[in-house]
Amino acid sequence: MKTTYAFSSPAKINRFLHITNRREDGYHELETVFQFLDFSDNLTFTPRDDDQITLTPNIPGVPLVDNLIYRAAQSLKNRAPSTIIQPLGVDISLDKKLPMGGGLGGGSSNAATTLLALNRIWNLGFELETLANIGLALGADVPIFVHGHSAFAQGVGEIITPVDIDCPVFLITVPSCHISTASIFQHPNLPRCTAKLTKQQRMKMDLRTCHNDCENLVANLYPEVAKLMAWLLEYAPSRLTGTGGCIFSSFDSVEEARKVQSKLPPNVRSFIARGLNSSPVLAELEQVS
Ligand SMILES: C[C@](O)(CO)[C@H](O)COP(=O)(O)OP(=O)(O)OC[C@H]1O[C@@H](n2ccc(N)nc2=O)[C@H](O)[C@@H]1O
Ligand SMILES: Nc1ncnc2c1ncn2[C@@H]1O[C@H](COP(=O)(O)OP(=O)(O)OP(=O)(O)O)[C@@H](O)[C@H]1O
Repeated sequence: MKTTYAFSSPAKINRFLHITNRREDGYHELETVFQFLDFSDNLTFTPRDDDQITLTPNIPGVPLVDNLIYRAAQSLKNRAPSTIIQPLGVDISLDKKLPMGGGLGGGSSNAATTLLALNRIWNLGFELETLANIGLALGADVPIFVHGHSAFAQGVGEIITPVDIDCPVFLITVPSCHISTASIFQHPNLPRCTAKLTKQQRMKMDLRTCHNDCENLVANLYPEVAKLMAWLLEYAPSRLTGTGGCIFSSFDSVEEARKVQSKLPPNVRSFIARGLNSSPVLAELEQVS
């Protein structure tokens, strides 16, 4: 009887996102605070007797070789120490709940969960830092999911300082438009020179005085996002996550969030989730001996 291991793959939000510089290689330097949500995709891993890696079901429009779960598993396998003699094969299943391309980091989160889970299941013994480095080649947000704690991030997101922040209840709204991260970062009208936070501001970390540099551009390009944002701001503090288009609105209680959710225009997808300072994957890893 084979063991199947179940792991979560949580969403993240960027509580703020300042763009401070554009590097020579075209990538942007950011300052952001990441927070996880108690809303996740579910992944299972069943080790195989051979060295095949399978993934079901397929994500429509994403070939297997491009799927970040498959790529993460392959990257890890390619780096396995030569002392490992057991076959490194696994059947992976994905229960996708996170909206894709909405700034909730689903692909990066899937990759990070895969790296963490297979490192443990295959007994590879890599340190978190090594997994984070392997993950960075897959996506800028993977390291934060590997480390698994709310964090202030700099660089392209890989220079990470863990922080403990408030954990409100969020109403997350999901506009129907798919926004490509690359297209926002390449846009000539994106503000790219927000001043870096001073040491004093970082100590205080008052999230209300920060903003998301992508927000005005995304609102201009996608009137649906602008309309939704204006509607939400009537009820609660609301901000874009990542390069959008999901918006998070903060509340003190689930009841208050539900009240506003019930008034949303009928075509707007939404869910309610609480902010977390720790990724649920950390506790799940403890369960694997
Ligand atoms: C904006 C954030 O959502 C904040 O959490 C992330 O940094 C985006 O991370 P991601 O979706 O994993 O993005 P990647 O797949 O690494 O990059 C997609 C594309 O966005 C641009 N990109 C991304 C991150 C970054 N710091 N600067 C960039 O200019 C690059 O053109 C890149 O080709
Ligand atoms: N396992 C995966 N889950 C989701 N998307 C994936 C996966 N593998 C590859 N992708 C590709 O990555 C794209 C971005 O998906 P994702 O859900 O990570 O976007 P996002 O939430 O906007 O990310 P971010 O916040 O990091 O910008 C998808 O449109 C898809 O083409």
